[in-house]
Amino acid sequence: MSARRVVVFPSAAELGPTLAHLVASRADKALKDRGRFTVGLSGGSLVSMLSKELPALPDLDCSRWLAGFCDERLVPFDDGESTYGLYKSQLFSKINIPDSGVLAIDPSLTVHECAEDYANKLKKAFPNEDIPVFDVLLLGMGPDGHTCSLFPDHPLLEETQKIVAPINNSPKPPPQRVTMTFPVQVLEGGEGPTLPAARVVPSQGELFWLIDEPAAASLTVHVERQSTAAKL
Ligand SMILES: O=C1O[C@H](COP(=O)(O)O)[C@@H](O)[C@H](O)[C@H]1O
Repeated sequence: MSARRVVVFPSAAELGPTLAHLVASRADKALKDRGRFTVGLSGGSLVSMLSKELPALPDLDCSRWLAGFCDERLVPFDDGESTYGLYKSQLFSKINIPDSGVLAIDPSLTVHECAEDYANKLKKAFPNEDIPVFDVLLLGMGPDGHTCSLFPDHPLLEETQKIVAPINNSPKPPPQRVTMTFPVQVLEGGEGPTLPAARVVPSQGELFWLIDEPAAASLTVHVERQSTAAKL
């Protein structure tokens, strides 16, 4: 199981550049080792953070990136709630990722069809793996502890078969979404913490929690503090 590092920044302003460097350095390594870099993107506050920081990096080459979505809201791409739509206008338009390097959902489908269709797209993109293994999964955490569209006490937390599941009753709007499930993120373990975000424990690789001071206020676990943008 991977070691977890909890790194606390004074604010999101200091956290953003470190996150961008982290993504770029893992991308460099993956491109050298395997010729492509696969990243799972989340929505919410991550969109504006990555859209500000990644294009600012010198010499970022995204021509061999494959970007998928850890979850997506089932709305048209021009709806302000579409995670793909937001990344397209705020980030993809500023970096050299090809259209074929972005795995978007098909929002014209029903939520069940959409989840199945997205799972098939992932299987095609990761033909040699039963469960897609991304080089980096960028997960957010909502105030209730949800990650992706996996909400506290929701039956989807128990999903063990599907890699992408539909959700019709998201407590956070919009209600219809598709989401990667824990098998894609948690490859080991199962007991313990109940908040969805805390159940993300990859069996290999690195696990970073990058958080700001307000989010760290009541933590009792060991944390590292960074006062400026640092390279991880
Ligand atoms: O609804 C969602 O929320 C989470 C957390 O968003 P944040 O704004 O609190 O960072 C996000 O990770 C997820 O992709 C999104 O669909």
